[in-house]
Amino acid sequence: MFKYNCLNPIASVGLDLFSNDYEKVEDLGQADAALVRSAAMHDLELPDCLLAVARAGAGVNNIPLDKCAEKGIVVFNTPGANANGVKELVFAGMLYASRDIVGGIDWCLANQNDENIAKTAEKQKKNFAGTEISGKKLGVIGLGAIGVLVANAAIHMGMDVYGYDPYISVSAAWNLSRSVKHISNVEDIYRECDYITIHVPLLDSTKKMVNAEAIAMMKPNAIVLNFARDLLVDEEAMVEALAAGKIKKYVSDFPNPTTVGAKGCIVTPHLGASTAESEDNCAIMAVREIRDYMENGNIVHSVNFPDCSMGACTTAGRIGILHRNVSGMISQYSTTLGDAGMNIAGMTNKSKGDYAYVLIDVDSPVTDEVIQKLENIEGVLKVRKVK
Ligand SMILES: NC(=O)C1=CN([C@@H]2O[C@H](COP(=O)(O)OP(=O)(O)OC[C@H]3O[C@@H](n4cnc5c(N)ncnc54)[C@H](O)[C@@H]3O)[C@@H](O)[C@H]2O)C=CC1
Ligand SMILES: O=C(O)CCC(=O)C(=O)O
Repeated sequence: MFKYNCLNPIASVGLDLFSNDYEKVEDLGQADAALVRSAAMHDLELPDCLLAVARAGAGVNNIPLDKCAEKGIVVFNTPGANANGVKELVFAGMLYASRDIVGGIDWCLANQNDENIAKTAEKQKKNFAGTEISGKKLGVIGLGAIGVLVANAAIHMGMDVYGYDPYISVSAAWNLSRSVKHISNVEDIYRECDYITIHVPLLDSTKKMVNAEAIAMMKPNAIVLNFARDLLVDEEAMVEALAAGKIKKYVSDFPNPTTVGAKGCIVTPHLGASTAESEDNCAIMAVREIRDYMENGNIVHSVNFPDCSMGACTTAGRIGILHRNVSGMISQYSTTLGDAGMNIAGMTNKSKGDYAYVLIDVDSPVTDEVIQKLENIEGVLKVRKVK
């Protein structure tokens, strides 16, 4: 029986995919696996029994990835599962920033008792008028799951789209419209574009990447959209630029005391992935990832360990070993198994940065003694008897 804990509400269509071999527990301290959305995990005590964390979403800045890796906890996310939900809200953001739609709605509500509202509206509407997005230049920073969808949809909306991503994946490049102009220097986006939208992960290297210098390069009346993370932008500098009339609007999905209520800021309460479809997609993918890891030892879509998959185990036993990515590990495993008289029927070893994972199928049952010997090897973080 496996135990899982939900640190945030997770869509039932996903949780329903857990078989009778899984039990939901309220205490993380008892869980083999945890499912999370945006709950901050950095200060949580991670129990020794925890084997996996699945982020039902894309961003993993709320999870201590290295701390998890050191404890042999595999962290997954659900790439692309909420991308369409975010893409659609980005377009809402562009439209809200282009005309004073919110001001117009507020005006109607404030004048709801005016019997002549239809006539008065015709006089007042010029106050809420704006511009169209068709024909404008859009810069997309980060061409992953969301950036590609935004860029492609913007082409269909008649925009002139510039894309920047020095680390673009092959599959994202395949999916990107050929009409998107490839930009190799992000400053060209800052200088040229009327709308700039950010879709990169929050990492040490991307923190405040849109800084005061970048903002100073932008066109007068540029509109900046941030549906990625607030810390990607120097928001103090942004608020100053808005107050000075240098930037027209800053649309952010991350409310905080700096931006909420500041002139020119349009802020939504982290709604990008809050659609039934995105929540369902993320939950389904997260549960499938956890089940594949718990039941087969396979790692698919991990952010702190390499992906490594051998399907279902068809031999007498399977061992999964999470270890440091250092030389000489595999030979020690084969010696340990050989000394125990165990034949290796199949093996896959993958590495990612400082960490690596090996799956070993064996022709005889896995004993606790062998597991203990493998655990004692220097550099091993966790050993699992999968079968
Ligand atoms: N508002 C919301 O509710 C949501 C926000 N997000 C945020 O959006 C981010 C992006 O999500 P996805 O597109 O699904 O992730 P993704 O991993 O598919 O794409 C991220 C892209 O950013 C690129 N990148 C990394 N560093 C870069 C840099 N310095 N300059 C340019 N490009 C860079 C990567 O190469 C990758 O192609 C997430 O990390 C998360 O923070 C994601 C989903 C929902
Ligand atoms: O689960 C959520 O609502 C947050 C989505 C998000 O920010 C992400 O997937 O990175």
